[in-house]
Amino acid sequence: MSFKTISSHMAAQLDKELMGPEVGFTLEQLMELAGLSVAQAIVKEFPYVPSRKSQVLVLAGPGNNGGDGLVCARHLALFGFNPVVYYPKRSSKTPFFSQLVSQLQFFKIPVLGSDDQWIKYLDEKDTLCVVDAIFGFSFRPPVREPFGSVLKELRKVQERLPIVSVDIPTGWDVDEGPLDNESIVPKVLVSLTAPKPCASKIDSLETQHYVGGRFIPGSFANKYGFEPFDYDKGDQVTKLVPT
Ligand SMILES: NC(=O)C1=CN([C@@H]2O[C@H](COP(=O)(O)OP(=O)(O)OC[C@H]3O[C@@H](n4cnc5c(N)ncnc54)[C@H](OP(=O)(O)O)[C@@H]3O)[C@@H](O)[C@H]2O)[C@H](O)CC1
Ligand SMILES: [K+]
Repeated sequence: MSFKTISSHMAAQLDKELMGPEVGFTLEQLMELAGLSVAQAIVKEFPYVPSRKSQVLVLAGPGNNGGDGLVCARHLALFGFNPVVYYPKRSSKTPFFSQLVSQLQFFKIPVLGSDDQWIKYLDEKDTLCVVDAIFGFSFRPPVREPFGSVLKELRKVQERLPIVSVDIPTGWDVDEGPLDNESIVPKVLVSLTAPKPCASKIDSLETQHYVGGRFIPGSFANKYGFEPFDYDKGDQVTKLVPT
C-alpha cells in the first residue's frame, strides 16, 4: 500500500501547532473528532444487523489515545452499540478526563477500573470487537504494567475477536512497527490525521486501514508533507485501499 506517513516526532509537532496560539484548537475539540471517527469506522466495518451482538470493549490508556477511546465509547452508545470501558490508569493531568468519565456514566456506560474484572468481556460470544485505545504516538517501549498483561490477553483472542486500534496498534514502535512476533495484529487500524510510519507495516489482507481525525485544511497537510485524504461527503473516516 502506498501512502505518505508522518513520523511520531512530526505528529507531535503537528498536534502542538494545531493547539498552539495561532491555530487555536483545544485538545477537547480534536479528541471529540478523533473519537467520533473511530466510532464511525466501527459502524462501517461492523454494519448493524438486528439481533447481532452489540457489545464493544473499549480499552483506554492513560494518555490522549485513551481519551479518544472514552469519546469513541460515547459515540458508539449513540450509534446503538453497548460499550464497556476498561480504564485502569486514569489521567489527572486535566479535569477533562474525569469529565469524559462523567459523560460515560451519564450514558450508563460501565467504566471499569484496575480492580474490576475486565477479561470476561473478551468473549466473542457477546463482544463484537475490542477498541485498542491504550497507547498512541507517545508510546515508548518496553510496555509497563498493567498494560503488558492486557496486551498478552489481547494476543490470545485476536483471531476470534477483532481488535480496532486507534492511531497505532498498541505495543508497536510508532516509527518501526511491530517489535516482535508477540505483537498484537489489529483487524482495523484508524490512523488519526495521517498514518504514522508503523502503518506501512500492516498486511492489508489482515488489517483494514482507515484515516480519521478530519480536522486540517489541505494546505496544512502539505506543510507536513502529505496530501489531504479523500473523504467522501461528510464522512469522518476514509478507507485506504491497497494499490
Ligand atoms: N492530531 C491528532 O491526530 C490527535 C491525536 N490524538 C491522540 O493522542 C495520541 C497521543 O497522545 P499522548 O497523550 O501524547 O500519548 P499516548 O496516549 O500515546 O500515551 C501517553 C501515555 O502513555 C504512557 N506510556 C508511554 N509509554 C509507556 C510504556 N512503555 N508503558 C506504559 N505506559 C506508557 C505515558 O506515561 P508516562 O509516564 O511515560 O508519561 C502517558 O501516560 C495520538 O496517538 C492520538 O490517539 C488526540 O486525541 C488529539 C489530536
Ligand atoms: K492504540
